[in-house]
Amino acid sequence: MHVQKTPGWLDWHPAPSRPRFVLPAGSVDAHCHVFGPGAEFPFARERKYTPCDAGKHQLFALRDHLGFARNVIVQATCHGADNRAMVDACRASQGRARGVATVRRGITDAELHDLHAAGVRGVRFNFVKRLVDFTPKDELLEIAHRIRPLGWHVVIYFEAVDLPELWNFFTALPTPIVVDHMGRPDVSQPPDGPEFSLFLKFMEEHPHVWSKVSCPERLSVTGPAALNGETAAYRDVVPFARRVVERFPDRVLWGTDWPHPNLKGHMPDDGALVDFIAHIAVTSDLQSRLLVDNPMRLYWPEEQS
Ligand SMILES: O=C(O)c1cc(C(=O)O)oc(=O)c1
Repeated sequence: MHVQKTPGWLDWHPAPSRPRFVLPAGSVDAHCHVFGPGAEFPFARERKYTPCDAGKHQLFALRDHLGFARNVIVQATCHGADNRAMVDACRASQGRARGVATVRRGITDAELHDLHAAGVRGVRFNFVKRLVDFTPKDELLEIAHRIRPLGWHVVIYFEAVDLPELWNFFTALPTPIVVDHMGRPDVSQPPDGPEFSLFLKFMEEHPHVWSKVSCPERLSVTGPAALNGETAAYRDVVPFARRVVERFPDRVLWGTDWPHPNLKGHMPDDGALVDFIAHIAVTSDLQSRLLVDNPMRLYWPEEQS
């Protein structure tokens, strides 16, 4: 069956450049997705968008092309709580990918253990209204308590304006928390203004909160886009991400967000996007922590000496 992509959908960049920024050995792309392919892994009925296909072979080719050693594959909302595409990719990666799943309350202990065996190390709770329907907080809290004994964490995706309302729920979670894309700040506001200061306070007061300093291509208002050889893209996002990296060097992660769901204006060249990292982690020490030490500690702790 042929499924029609969401009108205006932008497909992933067909020929990304090689980054000029040389990634440290062992770097982890700690936020990326797979979409289908739809003929093998159909998209969820309750999805809010229908993407292009973006399967594991393409993801692994991009990993090698950019110079990453490993991936963390985060369940995309277009697959709902059907984790098969993500799990298949983790299993096919020969230990080079770990996963973050979406699960519902009815999941059995045996199913959780199967996910763990495949490489899943976290669950994602999504509060972005254009992406998902509401899941009651008591259900999410129950899931968090179920996954805690496995040593997993909770990945949360929300918009900055919703942080005050969600604060008490987040801080009551019994596991480490990883925030997607810095909690989506409005970067037209100052980085030391009230909105982003609240996010920094959230991290400051809660040592179990981590953040991905990813998705400048989504957050940027003024660009310039990571295209056409641009090596200093998305300059308006830099002060935000740099602040988080420098204040919390041991609790930050970075990921490409490939295949970049729901972008409207442009599709970045992933090579030029990697060049963004050098502007937010400005020393080799910060770069190693962001790209190697931190993701390894969270997703491959058994390899830590
Ligand atoms: O902002 C988005 O549209 C988006 C969507 C998804 C998803 O559909 O899972 O994941 C992301 O990391 C970002």
